[in-house]
Amino acid sequence: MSDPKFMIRNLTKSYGEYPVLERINLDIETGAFCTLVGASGCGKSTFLRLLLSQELPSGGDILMDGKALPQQPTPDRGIVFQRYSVFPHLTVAENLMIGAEFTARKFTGRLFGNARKQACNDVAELLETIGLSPAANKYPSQLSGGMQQRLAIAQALTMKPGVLLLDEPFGALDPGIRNDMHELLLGLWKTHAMTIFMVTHDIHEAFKLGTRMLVFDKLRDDPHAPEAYGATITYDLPIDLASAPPPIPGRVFDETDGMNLSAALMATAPTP
Ligand SMILES: Nc1ncnc2c1ncn2[C@@H]1O[C@H](COP(=O)(O)OP(=O)(O)OP(=O)(O)O)[C@@H](O)[C@H]1O
Repeated sequence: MSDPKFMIRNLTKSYGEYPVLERINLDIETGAFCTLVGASGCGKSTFLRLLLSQELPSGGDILMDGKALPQQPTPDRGIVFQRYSVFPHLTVAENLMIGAEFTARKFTGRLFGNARKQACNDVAELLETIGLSPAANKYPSQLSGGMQQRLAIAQALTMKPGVLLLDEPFGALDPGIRNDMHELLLGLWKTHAMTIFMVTHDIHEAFKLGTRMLVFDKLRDDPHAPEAYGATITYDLPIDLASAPPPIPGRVFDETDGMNLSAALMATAPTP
C-alpha cells in the first residue's frame, strides 16, 4: 500500500484506569470504506472520536497523510451521528449553506458576490443529489427520519471532507429506507473519493458497503474484572462481496457475534 491515508500505531484509549481500546495498529488506504463492527460498548464510537480528534489517545499515534493528527476537529474530517446532526432552527438549504459560511467566516465573516453564488450553486446541486430540492425551505422537524439523515450526510459533505466518519447513521431507519441510503452513500463515496469509517450493528450492511471490515473485540478477558482489558481489532478483512452473508431482516450485531463471526472467519482470515 503506498502512502496510507491513516497510519495508526499502538493506539490505546483509557477512561480513568479503565482501558477501552488497546494496541490498535492499522494502515488505511486512501478511498477505503471501512465498516466497524463489534459488541456494544467495545469502543467503536470511541475509535471514531479519536479519528475526529474529539478525544485524544492515551497512548500511541494516529498519522493522517503522514502527519500527526491535529488535536482538534478540522473541516477535512466530517461526522454523521445516528440522530441530531443537523441544526433544528435552520431550514434544509440553510443547514447546507452554513458549511460554506463557516469556512468563509475565517476570512471575511460572510459570503459575498461570486463566492456566495458558487455556494448557492453547490447547495442546489447537493440538494438535487440527495433528493431534497422540494424540501429546501422546510425545517428538519418537518422531514422524515430518512430525509433528516440524507440532510445530515449532505451537511457533512459541504466542507468537502476527505474523511467521513459515520456512527450508526442508518440505525434508526426502516430497512426499505436503509437500502435507498446505501445507494446514496455509495454514490457519494465514489463521487467525492472519500475515505469512510462507518460503525454499524448490521453485519449485512457492513459487508454490503465496506471494502474492509474491522472487527473490534477483546483478545483478553477476565470474567472477574470485565473492565480490566480494552478491545482491539481482532479481524481486518478485505471484503469480497461474493462472501457476504445473505441479509437477515432485523439482524443486529450483539455480544455473541464477536465469537460467532470470529469462528466463522477463522478459516478464511489471517489472525492479526
Ligand atoms: N467520556 C467517557 N468517559 C468514560 N467512559 C466512557 C466515555 N465514553 C465512552 N466510555 C466508555 O467506553 C466504552 C466504549 O464506549 P463506546 O461508545 O465507544 O462503545 P461502542 O462500541 O461504540 O458501543 P455501542 O455499539 O453500544 O454504541 C464504554 O464502556 C463506555 O461506557
